[in-house]
Amino acid sequence: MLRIAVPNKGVLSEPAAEMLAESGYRQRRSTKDLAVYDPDSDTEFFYLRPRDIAVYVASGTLDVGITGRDMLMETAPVEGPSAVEVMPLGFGRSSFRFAVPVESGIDGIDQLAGKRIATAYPVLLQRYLAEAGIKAAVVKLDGAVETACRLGVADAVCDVVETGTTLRAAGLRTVGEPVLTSEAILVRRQGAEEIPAVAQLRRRLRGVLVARQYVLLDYDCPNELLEKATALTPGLEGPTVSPLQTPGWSAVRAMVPQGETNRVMDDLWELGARAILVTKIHASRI
Ligand SMILES: Nc1ncnc2c1ncn2[C@@H]1O[C@H](COP(=O)(O)OP(=O)(O)OP(=O)(O)O)[C@@H](O)[C@H]1O
Ligand SMILES: O=P(O)(O)OC[C@H]1O[C@H](OP(=O)(O)OP(=O)(O)O)[C@H](O)[C@@H]1O
Ligand SMILES: [Mg+2]
Repeated sequence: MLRIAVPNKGVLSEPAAEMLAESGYRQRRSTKDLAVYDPDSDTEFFYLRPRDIAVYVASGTLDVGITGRDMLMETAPVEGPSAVEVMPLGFGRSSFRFAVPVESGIDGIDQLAGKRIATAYPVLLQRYLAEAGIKAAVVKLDGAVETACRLGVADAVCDVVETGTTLRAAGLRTVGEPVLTSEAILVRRQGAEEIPAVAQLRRRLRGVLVARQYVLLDYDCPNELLEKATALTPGLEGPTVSPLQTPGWSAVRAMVPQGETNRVMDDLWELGARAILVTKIHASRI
């Protein structure tokens, strides 16, 4: 039986469960459920705090888990087996960075020396400061870190930023480059042997990622333009080209990155392709 850790709360919780459901796994009915068993795949899901997930996976009690890259790095044990990133999952994107009050005179990370920096990620922050050779006091908080400056317990914060809305609302501005960029990831115990159930999970998750990231493009194309047209739509392994009943024309089908759809359609039209159709991919195994 495969045992998987899934975030039970926070911003990763819903999209993680959604991705697993799209991958064909049964998910919990109520947010109060602590675990659920999916008999079809013989898989048990445990709903745990994202901060704890890498700890369970590193210990070997659970086979794989979904957590944030920043959480994995924060909770990596100093000694003994650890969990490692297996694949990025394309959601929960954020960066981990320094911020100071808008009116503060601090303009660079080196000016944080001697200051108090509040964070919910003390391990990540300490490591970064040590590597950068900056001596500063780390104030460890549990959450809502952005409020620490206004309430006078810190001069700066180091926290998760997505849209920047929370920072702005707290009267803060970012300083320096991000300490790291994060997103939801699949984690496994370092050195764990590849078992068929994990390989299948990875194929299913990759299938969802591809279905989300690509669309299927169909178009008709005069044969003399095929070379140029297929260069615009190379697909993954190569486009499918089949003859149309109309002499001198072919039908082409290829996967195209979602974000490039309109540019590619415009370029194909300019070139002389016609009947350009886009179809959403519901599922895939690549
Ligand atoms: N606004 C956000 N956008 C994207 N990812 C985020 C955001 N906030 C947090 N995350 C990511 O979610 C993961 C866990 O954060 P989350 O806020 O869910 O847990 P927490 O802060 O430990 O707990 P809680 O907020 O429930 O007290 C981290 O990997 C973090 O990078
Ligand atoms: O840049 P934004 O889009 O505003 O998102 C970033 C905020 O989201 C998270 O907060 P969360 O809601 O998890 O609360 P917490 O600080 O208590 O963890 C994170 O800790 C930031 O505060
Ligand atoms: Mg949070």
